Amino acid sequence: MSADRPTRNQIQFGVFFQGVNFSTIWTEPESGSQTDFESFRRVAQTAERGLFSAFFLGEGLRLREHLGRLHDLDVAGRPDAQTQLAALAAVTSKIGLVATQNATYNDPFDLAHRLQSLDLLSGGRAAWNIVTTDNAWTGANFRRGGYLDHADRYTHAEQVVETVRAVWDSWDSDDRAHLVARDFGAFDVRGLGRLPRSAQEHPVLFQAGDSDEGRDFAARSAEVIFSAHGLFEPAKAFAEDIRRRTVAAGRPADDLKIFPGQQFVLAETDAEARDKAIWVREKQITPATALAFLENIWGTSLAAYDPDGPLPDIDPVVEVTGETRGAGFRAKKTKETADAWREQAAAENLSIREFVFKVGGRLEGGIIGSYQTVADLLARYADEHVVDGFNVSPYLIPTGLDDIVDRLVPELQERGVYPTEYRGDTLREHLGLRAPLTRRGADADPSRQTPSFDLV
Ligand SMILES: Cc1cc2nc3c(=O)[nH]c(=O)nc-3n(C[C@H](O)[C@H](O)[C@H](O)COP(=O)(O)O)c2cc1C
Repeated sequence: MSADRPTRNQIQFGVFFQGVNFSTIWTEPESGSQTDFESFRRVAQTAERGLFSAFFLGEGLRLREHLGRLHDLDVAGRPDAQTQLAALAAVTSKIGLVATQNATYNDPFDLAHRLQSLDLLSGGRAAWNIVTTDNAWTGANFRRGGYLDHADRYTHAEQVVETVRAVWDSWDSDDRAHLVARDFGAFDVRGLGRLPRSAQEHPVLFQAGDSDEGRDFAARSAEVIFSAHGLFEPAKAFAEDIRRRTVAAGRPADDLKIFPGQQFVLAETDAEARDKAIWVREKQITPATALAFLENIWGTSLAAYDPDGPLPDIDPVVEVTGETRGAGFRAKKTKETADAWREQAAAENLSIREFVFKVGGRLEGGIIGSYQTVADLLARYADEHVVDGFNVSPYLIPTGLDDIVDRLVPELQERGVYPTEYRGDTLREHLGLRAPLTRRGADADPSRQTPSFDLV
């Protein structure tokens, strides 16, 4: 065994640069702007200093609305992910660049070309995080309204992904290009990809979507799954479920890497970290944010209610939540939800704010403790292979990764559970991925069966 071969299983970090939401505190004096390149540069370069495998950007195709107005309790608006990542490629040299892009509204040939361009220009560091947000309200931005039924979102995504892959694979290594022809009803395309392969063959495929269909889709088609289940026990249950689905899809259990989103609150001692976590929560869930969260369900102003008092006793004014009220509340029955929330808050004696603390975030809760405590905990995640890594979501931009990189990473390295150098130059190498799914045997690639052309 070579001297530098890890003897302990390792975890990795990616960074999830959150845009619009309340889990980033944008009001502190040290906070940057969510649209200024300097914020992105600072975070990406810090992450690269900490040997993070990837810099990850979410996407929102339409601004959220709240009680008929733009939602202005957090910052609004974020630049296009691929444009930002192309700029970051120029000021970094190793870190992977992951763009969330919607499979429902993007056209496969165009999307394939844009992602492949990023992959080539970055030296094989790009990835596509496939999401399927599909409501008519978002679709209105694309002149497509609600063209796709919610139930069909993953069937469509699978067709798009298959086509995108065929475009990426259409240029052979032996100077031939193979025709890509697909007729799926929603789209009917014929053509050739416009670029050769990158240093990692083609962009890595991530997936984020938590339904059964979403998990099965990831097990069939993705290489990394971004989840919301980061606490130990839920993460373990999630990993077991995902590995079972991956094997059922005919792949090795570890073929799909698992990266939950996670927030870390760290300090010298556990007690200091707990105090800091209270400060973070107070800043994240302001009284106005707590009320706005409930207003998404109640459908009316709750300004008359005390955020430190019990949940509202009135019933929601609408029956079902509308599409403008944030993806998390899609078509929720409001009376049922309000009743369940009131019951939970009463049983646990939670005020409005405390309740929103508990249920409000997309992620399950932070990991809080001293650098040593958290490093010991993460070593357990590594030893039991509960995750392959975490997509770290800093609560401060752009300084929120500093203590993770300067204090937590060395603790993890000392324990042998975190890389001490990048494994190679491409994202595929950093993540320890096998060859792309379509490249595991000539027969696996449908493009090989089609007419081909000499590339001169
Ligand atoms: C942790 C996580 C982060 C996500 N981030 C985004 C995002 O930034 N933009 C987006 O359009 N969808 C995002 N999604 C995915 C959508 O929620 C998903 O595509 C859609 O809800 C349908 O998937 P589902 O029903 O399988 O959950 C995310 C999902 C998860 C689990």
